[in-house]
Amino acid sequence: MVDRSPLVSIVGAGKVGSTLAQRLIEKHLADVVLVDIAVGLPQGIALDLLEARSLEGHDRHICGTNDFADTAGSDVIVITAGLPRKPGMSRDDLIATNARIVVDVTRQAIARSPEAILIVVTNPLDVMAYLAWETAGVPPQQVLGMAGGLDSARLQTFIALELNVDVAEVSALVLGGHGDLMVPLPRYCTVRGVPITELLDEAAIARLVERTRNGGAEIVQLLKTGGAFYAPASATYQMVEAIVHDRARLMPAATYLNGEYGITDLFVGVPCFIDRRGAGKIHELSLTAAERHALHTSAESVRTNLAIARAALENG
Ligand SMILES: NC(=O)C1=CN([C@@H]2O[C@H](COP(=O)(O)OP(=O)(O)OC[C@H]3O[C@@H](n4cnc5c(N)ncnc54)[C@H](O)[C@@H]3O)[C@@H](O)[C@H]2O)C=CC1
Ligand SMILES: O=C([O-])CC(=O)C(=O)O
Repeated sequence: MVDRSPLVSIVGAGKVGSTLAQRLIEKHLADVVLVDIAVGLPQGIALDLLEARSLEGHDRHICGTNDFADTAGSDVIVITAGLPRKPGMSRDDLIATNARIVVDVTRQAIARSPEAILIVVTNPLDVMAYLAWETAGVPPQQVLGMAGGLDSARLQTFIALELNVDVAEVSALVLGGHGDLMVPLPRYCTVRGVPITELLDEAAIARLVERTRNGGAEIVQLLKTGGAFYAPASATYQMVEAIVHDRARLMPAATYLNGEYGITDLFVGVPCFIDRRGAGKIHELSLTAAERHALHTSAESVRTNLAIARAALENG
C-alpha cells in the first residue's frame, strides 16, 4: 500500500482496541497508534506491548497517546471508542452516548489523515458507520463497518460444533444490520461446498441461526462487564489486512448502499470486495423473497435508529 510500514490508528484502547493492536503488531501487519480519552490507558497498553516485542519476535512499533496529532498520516483508522453494553441492554441503548463519541473522534481523526480508510466498530454498528461517514465528509467507499465478518464467523463456529467438523471446512454468511434482526443465510452456508440445508434439518438450522443472532448478547451475559473482544478484533484484523495488502477480499461488511439490494442511503451489512480503496464493488446475491424481506426489515430498523441518533445529536 505504501513504501513505509503501514500505519493503523485505533481510537479506543479498550478491550476491542487493545486486542486489535496486539494482533496487528504481533502478526507484523502494521505499526499502531492507540488513542484514548483515558489518560495513561493507551500509554500503559502500548508500553506493555512494546516490552513483549523481543519475546514475540517482531519489530512493529506501537505508540499510546491521548493526542490525535500522533495519528497523522494513518492509512487505516479503526474506531472502537464508546460504551459497550451490559447484560439486559440492546446495542441500540448505546445510540445517544456513542453517537456523540463517534462524531467527535471521527472529526479529530480524519482531519489528520484525510485519505485513511475508516473502519467503524462502535455499536450500534451500522448507525455509527453512517455517522462516521457523514462526519468525515469522504467518499462512502472510504468507510466500512465491521460486523458481518464477526457474525459470519460465529455462525461458522456453531455449524462446525453442531456437525463436529473442522471449522476451516465451513463457510457461512450473515447480512443485514448488526442487531437482533441480522440476516443469517443458511442457503449460503456450506461445508466444503455442500449446503448445510443438505446436512442439517430445519429445526437445527433455526437453532444455529438464533444462536448467531444472540451471539453478542450470549457473551455479554457471560462476561457481565462488557462484550466480546477476541473475535471482534480478529474480524477487524481481517478487514485491515484486506486493505493493507490490497487483497480485494469478498467479505460481508457494513457498506454504504445506494440502491443495491433495493436499499438507499444507509450503511448495512452486505458482501463487498475490500481492498486498499476500502469498499470496492458490492456483490448482489440473488435472494429469495423471504431473505430480501428480512434484509429490508433489518435495514429499516437501522434507518429508524439513525433518526434517533440524529435527534440525540441535535439535542446536544
Ligand atoms: N461491531 C461489532 O461487531 C462489535 C462492536 N463492539 C463495540 O465496540 C465498542 C468498544 O467495545 P470495548 O472495546 O469492549 O469497550 P471498552 O469499554 O473496553 O473500550 C472503549 C474505550 O473507548 C474509550 N473512549 C470513550 N470515549 C472516547 C473518546 N471520546 N475518545 C477516545 N476514546 C474514548 C474508553 O476510554 C474505552 O477505553 C462498544 O461500543 C462495543 O459495543 C464490540 C464488539 C463487537
Ligand atoms: O454484543 C455486543 O454488544 C458486542 C457486539 O456487537 C458483538 O459481540 O456482536
